Amino acid sequence: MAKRKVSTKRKTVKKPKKSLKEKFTLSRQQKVVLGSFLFFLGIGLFFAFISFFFNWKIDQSEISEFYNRTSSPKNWLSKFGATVSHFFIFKGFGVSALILPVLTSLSGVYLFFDLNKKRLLGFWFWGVLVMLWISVVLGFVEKDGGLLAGVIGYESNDFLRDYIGFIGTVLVLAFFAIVYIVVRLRYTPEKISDSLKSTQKNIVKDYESTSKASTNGQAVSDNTVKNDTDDSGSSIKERIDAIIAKSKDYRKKDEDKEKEKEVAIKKEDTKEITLNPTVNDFYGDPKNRDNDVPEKLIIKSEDNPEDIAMEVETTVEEEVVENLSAKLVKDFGEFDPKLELGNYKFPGINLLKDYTTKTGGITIDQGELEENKNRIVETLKNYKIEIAQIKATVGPTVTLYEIVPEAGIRISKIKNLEDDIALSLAALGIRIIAPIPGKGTIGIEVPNKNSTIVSMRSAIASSKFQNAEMELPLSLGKTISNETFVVDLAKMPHLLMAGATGQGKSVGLNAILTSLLYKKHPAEVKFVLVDPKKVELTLFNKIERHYLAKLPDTEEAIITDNTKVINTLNSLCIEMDTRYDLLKNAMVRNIKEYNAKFKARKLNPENGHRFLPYIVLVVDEFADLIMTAGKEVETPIARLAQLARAIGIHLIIATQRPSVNVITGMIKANFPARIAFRVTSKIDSRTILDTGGADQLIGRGDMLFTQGNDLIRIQCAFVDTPEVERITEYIGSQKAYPDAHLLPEYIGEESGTSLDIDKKDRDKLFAEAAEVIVTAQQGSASLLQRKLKLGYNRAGRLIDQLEAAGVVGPFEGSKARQVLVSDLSSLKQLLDNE
Ligand SMILES: Nc1ncnc2c1ncn2[C@@H]1O[C@H](COP(=O)(O)OP(=O)(O)OP(=O)(O)O)[C@@H](O)[C@H]1O
Repeated sequence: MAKRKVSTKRKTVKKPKKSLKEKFTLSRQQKVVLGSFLFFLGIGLFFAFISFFFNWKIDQSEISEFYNRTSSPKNWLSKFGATVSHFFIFKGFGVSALILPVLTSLSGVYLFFDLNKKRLLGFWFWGVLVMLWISVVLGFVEKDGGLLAGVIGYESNDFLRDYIGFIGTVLVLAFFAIVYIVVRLRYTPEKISDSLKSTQKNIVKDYESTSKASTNGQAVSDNTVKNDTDDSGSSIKERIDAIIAKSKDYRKKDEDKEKEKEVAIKKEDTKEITLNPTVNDFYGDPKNRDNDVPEKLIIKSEDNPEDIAMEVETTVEEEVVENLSAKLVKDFGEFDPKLELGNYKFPGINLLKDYTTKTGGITIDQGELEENKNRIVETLKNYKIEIAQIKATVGPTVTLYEIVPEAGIRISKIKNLEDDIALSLAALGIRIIAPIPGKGTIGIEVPNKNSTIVSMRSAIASSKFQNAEMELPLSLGKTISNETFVVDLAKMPHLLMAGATGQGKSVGLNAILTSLLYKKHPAEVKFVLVDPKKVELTLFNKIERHYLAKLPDTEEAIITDNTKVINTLNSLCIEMDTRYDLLKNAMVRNIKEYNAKFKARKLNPENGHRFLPYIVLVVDEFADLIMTAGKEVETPIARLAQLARAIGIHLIIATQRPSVNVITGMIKANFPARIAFRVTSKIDSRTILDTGGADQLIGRGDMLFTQGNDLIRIQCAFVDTPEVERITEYIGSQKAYPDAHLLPEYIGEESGTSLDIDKKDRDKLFAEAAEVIVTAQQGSASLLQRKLKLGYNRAGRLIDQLEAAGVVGPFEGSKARQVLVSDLSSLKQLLDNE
């Protein structure tokens, strides 16, 4: 027994193990201290190196006398300076070792100001390479070895010469020089030629201004061109010659035409050169001195000055117009989606009830803990499982006893005894986790005799929720270690909730909606609420014009009628497609980037762009819906669940009956995040969570949450109806939008048929479609899609036209339409008689 140690803790906060990266991450103070050190070290080394070049001969003997304090080297940094310099310069890289103190000081500056580490690494990498290169080059030049190249430079050079010879060494060194220029300095042949071109341009400009100044509007002689520049002068000359030759050509052709005609030759580099054959113009004063008008450079022909005149027109520097979006932001500020309800006030925390005052927080009963511990130890002993250690973590509803079995006991043995242990402990709500994922321990969760209510108030007020940098933060409740559990709905991206009746599902939904109301402005999130029970979500009617979204022309925003749900789901699908188009046009990947771009006024509302609020679809009692509408709701739900994450539509689906025909494979596959309240059977638990456990919960908000891997037991935050009422009233009493957020209109198949479709408006393929339908005796749009290779919309329209023409009967739900014409000859007759 001596070995068994029981420790009870009110709260066990496990410090996560530090990763290797964290271990080696310096604090800000450490960085400043180390930064200063390196900076001064660099300066010290620099002085030491410099003085080494003057004193190295005198100090040579001192290097071996490092420990002899009586010797006094001449180096400015004494023994240290002499030794280090000898090492880096003489034995190392020669003169190029001077790069080292620079790099060291630079590292100091980077650390001191906490600058970009990657760039510093780049400096080191290239710095060392350059140092090596210079050292080898100097070794190449300085044949006898010495201070310039250092031992490394000399030896490397020697090595290269032995293996690749003189020419090889030159080539290798040249190659590395090119690598440096291209990779580090990012110079490419194109860039170099561009910069040469621009230099040439500048020379022309300079030339032009000088010529203008010197002649004050007089013609500039050809000689000026020649003399004005050296290298590039000849190229200008060549160009001018070419132009003059061309202009002669033009002149011949244009002699009879009007004298003033100008022929513009557009050069590659956008410099316009206007050839003017009139002598008067040639000698004339430049007409335009205005800044807005291109100035003209007038050049006289070499062969025959009387013959031809040429104006070289320089391009005017265009005014740099500020980027439009930046200008808009500068003038009007960023787009603020909240502006319309600028005075909106978020509900205060005091609208929520404080339950802790009643119960005084979690009560730990030492006796209860001791009793449970003894029962666990005894029970396991009966199965010959000895315990090395046991630890208790008291949560709001359950206490987790974490057991470390005696060495040699296999966890699988305990796992096999799971049911027996639960039976022996004989308490409702026992859950055994063997092993606890990521630990070598076994967890036994035992309910507390007195559970504590986790108030919504505490969940909202928690710093974890308040400081959550999430798109759609949900404060779900508290974990077994009493920490507030906050998740991002936007990351889930959809949530499936199940639980038998009365176990806390509706409270859970209210907690989710309350979380969003406390964190998101009405402009940022909209709810689509489906509540067939007509009771749970009705309270949210009050915030219809703030937070709800609905179909146009519907009275109530909260949908209680199942047939309306189908239209709403399809409308959401249309909204999804529209949003995808908007995202595509804006060239962004998700709603967050899109909205950021819209706020920065980079997207033009005239092109259909708008600020996109998140849309959260909540379906309470999904089972009802699936039973009545089946595939018609399953398909759009699955489509939304598969695709809607990027465009900000998130689904929360709750059901009492987690049976396989409600939570189908298709639904399950698209809802990785799930919450299970207590269910009545293990099978139900499997359906919702893919594992048991939900059947062993104790109800009243006790729940299991999974986002695809681990199961987390959470006590759901409790928010009562009066609390929700107070919040919705508070929001509802404030200034609202004129209407609920309107979803796109969806015209269902049944309502899409208007029997007075004009004959003229019929599709070109109408006759062909009628033949296909009559031949197959099957009135379905998908048949047309396949046979005529059409899109769904066109096929649907054709079916409507066929109905209007009396070829097929009306829409009959999921069944194909009845074909009213028996054969092709009757069809012909019908169409001819129209
Ligand atoms: N998180 C919670 N903390 C404490 N008590 C809770 C919690 N959740 C639910 N309860 C208790 O359980 C009762 C039933 O909860 P709730 O109405 O949410 O159940 P439900 O699963 O929605 O039932 P139904 O499906 O029949 O609507 C509540 O009235 C409340 O007393």
